[in-house]
Amino acid sequence: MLNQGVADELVLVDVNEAKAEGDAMDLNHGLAFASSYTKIWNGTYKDCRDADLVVLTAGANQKPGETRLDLIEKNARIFKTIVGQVMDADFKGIFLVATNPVDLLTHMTWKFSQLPSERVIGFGTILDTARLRYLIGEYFGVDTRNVHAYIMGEHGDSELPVWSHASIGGQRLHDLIKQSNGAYDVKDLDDIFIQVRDAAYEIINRKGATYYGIAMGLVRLTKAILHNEHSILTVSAHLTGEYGVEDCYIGVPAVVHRGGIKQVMNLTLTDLERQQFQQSAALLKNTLHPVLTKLDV
Ligand SMILES: NC(=O)C1=CN([C@@H]2O[C@H](COP(=O)(O)OP(=O)(O)OC[C@H]3O[C@@H](n4cnc5c(N)ncnc54)[C@H](O)[C@@H]3O)[C@@H](O)[C@H]2O)C=CC1
Ligand SMILES: CC(=O)C(=O)O
Repeated sequence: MLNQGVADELVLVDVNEAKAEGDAMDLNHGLAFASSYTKIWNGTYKDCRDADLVVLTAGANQKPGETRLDLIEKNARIFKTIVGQVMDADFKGIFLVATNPVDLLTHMTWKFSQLPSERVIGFGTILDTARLRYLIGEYFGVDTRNVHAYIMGEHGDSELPVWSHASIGGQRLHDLIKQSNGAYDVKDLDDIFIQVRDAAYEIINRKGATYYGIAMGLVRLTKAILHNEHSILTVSAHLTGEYGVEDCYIGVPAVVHRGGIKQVMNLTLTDLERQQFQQSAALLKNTLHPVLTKLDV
């Protein structure tokens, strides 16, 4: 955020106040090398009163072998306290949720805050989509930024690749493979997807947590919101019938602007993709409802 000069002010709030203070000091020491000035301090929930955006990254992360869904109860309790305190500060902005399981915690943030759903946004499958674009770029030997492809569904094990809409430089991936005289094989796409789906596990096994992709992705989404970009990103949005799914926060391509989520893109999926998407939504809903009941939401 600091490097890219995205915001005028950045407040860090953490239950571990010393950590937030240390982070603020450390970041301020980078200001001399930044492209523009950002006012940075460690604060309290009261500082959320006139914030445009509150980014929620607090809570437990996965330990090796844990799934994202395993974190739900622990992080739901943390979110109930945090969102309550932010709303008590008379917050009128947009929530952006990154903590896992991100789709479920976005849904809870929406419930706890009672804000309109377009102003509660989850990080969704933005990172998975970036991982997919990177791996496709490597496979075909092109710049990842020229690859268009989406991961949709849960940010987790039930997500799916939308191969039917994947393209490079305007050419559909399936056509590119067909015309390649065997240079590329459609079967390799399965391996690419598995690498995407399991990427977080692989990184967590090696270094304990993922840092850089998520950070750059969160800055990208923050910019799209604060700068009113109308960018299409695979956020976790609240569906009310799109893709045959009702009342579920889940990763879908959507137009993001200063007001939050402007519009969910309604892609024509293949029968298999639609079925996989609906199964992913069903898994999320079945996991969410017992926790909502337990927390009396
Ligand atoms: N959506 C995505 O694509 C990604 C999500 N994540 C998720 O982000 C979350 C954070 O991960 P890390 O930054 O690696 O963890 P971390 O452990 O480094 O940071 C979490 C912070 O939350 C704070 N915290 C804990 N309880 C709190 C409370 N009640 N109030 C305020 N602060 C509290 C901790 O003191 C700590 O500073 C995890 O759930 C992780 O799975 C991480 C990477 C990607
Ligand atoms: C931790 C996590 O959710 C990720 O890196 O995808």
